[in-house]
Amino acid sequence: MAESVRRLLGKPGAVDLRPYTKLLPAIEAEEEGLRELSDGELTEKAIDLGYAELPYSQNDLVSLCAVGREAARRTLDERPFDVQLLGVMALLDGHVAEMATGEGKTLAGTLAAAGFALRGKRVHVLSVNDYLARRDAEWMGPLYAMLGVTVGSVSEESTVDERKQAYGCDVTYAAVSELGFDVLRDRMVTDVDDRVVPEPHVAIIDEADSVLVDEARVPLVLAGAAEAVAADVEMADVVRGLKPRLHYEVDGEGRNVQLTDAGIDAVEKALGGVDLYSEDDTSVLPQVNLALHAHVLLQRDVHYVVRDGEVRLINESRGRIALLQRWPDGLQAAVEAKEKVAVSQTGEVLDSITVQSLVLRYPTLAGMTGTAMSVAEQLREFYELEVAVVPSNKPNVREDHGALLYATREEKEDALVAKVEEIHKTGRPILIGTQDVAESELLAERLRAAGLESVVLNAKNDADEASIIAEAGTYGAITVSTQMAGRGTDIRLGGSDMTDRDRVVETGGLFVMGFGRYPSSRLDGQLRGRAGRQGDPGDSIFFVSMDDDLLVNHAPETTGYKTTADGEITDEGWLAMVDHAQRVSEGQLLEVHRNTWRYNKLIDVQREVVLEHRELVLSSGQGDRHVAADRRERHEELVEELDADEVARAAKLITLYHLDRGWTDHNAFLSELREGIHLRYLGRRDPLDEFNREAVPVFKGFLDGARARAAESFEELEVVDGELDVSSVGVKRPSMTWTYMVHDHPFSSALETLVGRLKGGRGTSNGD
Ligand SMILES: Nc1ncnc2c1ncn2[C@@H]1O[C@H](COP(=O)(O)OP(=O)(O)OP(=O)(O)O)[C@@H](O)[C@H]1O
Repeated sequence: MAESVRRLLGKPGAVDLRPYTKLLPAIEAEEEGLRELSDGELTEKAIDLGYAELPYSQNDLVSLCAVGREAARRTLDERPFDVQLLGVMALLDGHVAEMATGEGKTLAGTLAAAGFALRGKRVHVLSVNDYLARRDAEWMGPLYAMLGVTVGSVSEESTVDERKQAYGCDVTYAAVSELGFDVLRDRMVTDVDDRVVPEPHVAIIDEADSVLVDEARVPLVLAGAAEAVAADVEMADVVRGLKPRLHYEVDGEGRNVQLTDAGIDAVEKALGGVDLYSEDDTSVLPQVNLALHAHVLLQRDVHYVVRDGEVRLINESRGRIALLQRWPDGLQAAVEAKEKVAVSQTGEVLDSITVQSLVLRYPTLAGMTGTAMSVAEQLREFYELEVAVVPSNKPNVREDHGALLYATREEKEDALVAKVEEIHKTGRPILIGTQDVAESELLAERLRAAGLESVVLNAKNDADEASIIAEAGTYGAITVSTQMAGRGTDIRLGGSDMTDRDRVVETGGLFVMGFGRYPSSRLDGQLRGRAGRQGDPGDSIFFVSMDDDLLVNHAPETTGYKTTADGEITDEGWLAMVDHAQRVSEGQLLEVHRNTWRYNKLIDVQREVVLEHRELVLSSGQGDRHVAADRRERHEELVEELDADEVARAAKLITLYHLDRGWTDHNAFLSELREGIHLRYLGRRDPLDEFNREAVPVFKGFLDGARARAAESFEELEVVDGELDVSSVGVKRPSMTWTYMVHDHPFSSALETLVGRLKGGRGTSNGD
């Protein structure tokens, strides 16, 4: 079989592309006939496809692709390649289309979105950030218009009216987080008209692996105003004076830290002779532990950066600043105290939703990414999604070299610098991927010392991301980047305007070097994928050392190897160990994901019950009916004195208040339960069973409790100036709300587990 044909058939284990491939000739034939049509006629043809329901018949699918292709050619001057159409068809069937970097996912996603929209579905195209949401909606606007489909986008700055308008379009582009926050805010409204997000139909997720796997466990949180916690500057000062090993010990993986006896004495003395383990005052020890955690385990420029006087977390999966993310309040304040910056606002969690629950609201899901196959199992397990591996338009000629392994970090660095020197001489552009911000800066310095100037792209300057990355393919450029590596922005050989393309192609194209392998092979693949776009030449290689975190934490053996004079380990067995360590790390990440999901399932079920009930109160007068039944006399009296509508209004507000209040409290209870249970059952019973055993009965009385409290409040309502004054019975909405993402999911991560343990009291090893 010819290679070109085989490439179009698909990969084993993935969706069979043959049914799509066989439609390609028909699409091309139909397309020819469309050339004669006027723009208006082409739009009509598109709209005519809306005559039936989904799914598309084969004939209609052919028409859709032909019309879409012709419209793209006219509006964007880009005629979708066959492989892009395979992507479109896979998306329309609700799959994750794996398409390599630079293959034009944006355009494929657009034709699929239009396809769904033409058949009456509302489509949300979810991007990883506001910038991409806005860019794609604007870029693809003319194409949508020609297909008779309306499009809008939502960003952090959008007003309520702008949001309503954008969500009112057939296709809406939004960052996942922004959509999540809108969903959360909608859950708190007291008037149906204040809601902005319509009922979910279809979501097409860009960078699907990042969103559905890496970020799946990140909860988006809606918080309401409360008092700020006092910054514990004193604690930060006390722990600053402690010495490693003497006063505290860090466990093997750098995930837990614990005071030694000498440390306990030192802290007690520094705090003026308190007893950290006093039964009477248990509030001091958790504070000390939080300060210690902030001081020892969270490193500036690795876990966070300080910018504009604020502590900003670095999103580990993407290496960029996570604008809205923060640690759970106590820890956030402790880090802020450590860095001596103002303590940010804290509040009560009103509600939260994980990215996973957010996207599972959609009856139809589809996604696109450059790296999906390696998480195919997770996509199937958590989302019932299959991966369609769409071949590249031109064969990939990038050369991916095996890893080079060194004994120490210094030797690895020397080897990388030598390689950069050698390659740079030829004018070949080089992109170096690092694990974190601190490393990218050190490496850039090291290169400078060797006379090699580089541009650094990391979480500290992510505003310039698009322009820096766009120039990474320029002749002679050396770019050092953390994992963010400008996903979504093309690296064109010869610079963004490609003027110098031929000269750069001559040199061999972009050379990608990884400074250490990432915790998952998928992240390695993303870095490699920056080179070799659209059949470009390119190379990729990774430099690894035995003291890289990946090996230290996950390799079964780290001693006993032989090295060459420059510290290289060439033995196959040791090289295989690197892959092994990465697989162990991947397994751990999966376990964490699975665990979080199991916990959230129960919470989601309970939340659904509350939301269903809330809906009845909000839109069908359930609150009024209940108080009328529970407090008949008072209800009749008030209806007579005022009027039925006014009474119903107050009953609704009171009922919603008690439901929301109850849910906020229940949420707090569940978080405490999770933390506590993990402590109590560490290593003994399945904590999930225990969690369910305790959480289920507590919820049983939830709705009745809220109803009873609403009835009580109703009884006590006062009439002020001819109106029912709900504030007289304490009914208040939060005076302000704000949103953020928790960096790591409660309970699922070592970090949060630790916070749980800290709250629980003493050390980590005995768990009491
Ligand atoms: N059919 C086409 N013909 C010509 N150019 C195209 C075509 N499709 C896409 N392009 C161009 O290819 C470039 C890459 O497209 P796009 O940004 O959508 O890629 P991507 O697959 O999303 O890559 P990344 O993984 O970097 O996000 C864009 O400049 C786009 O204009």
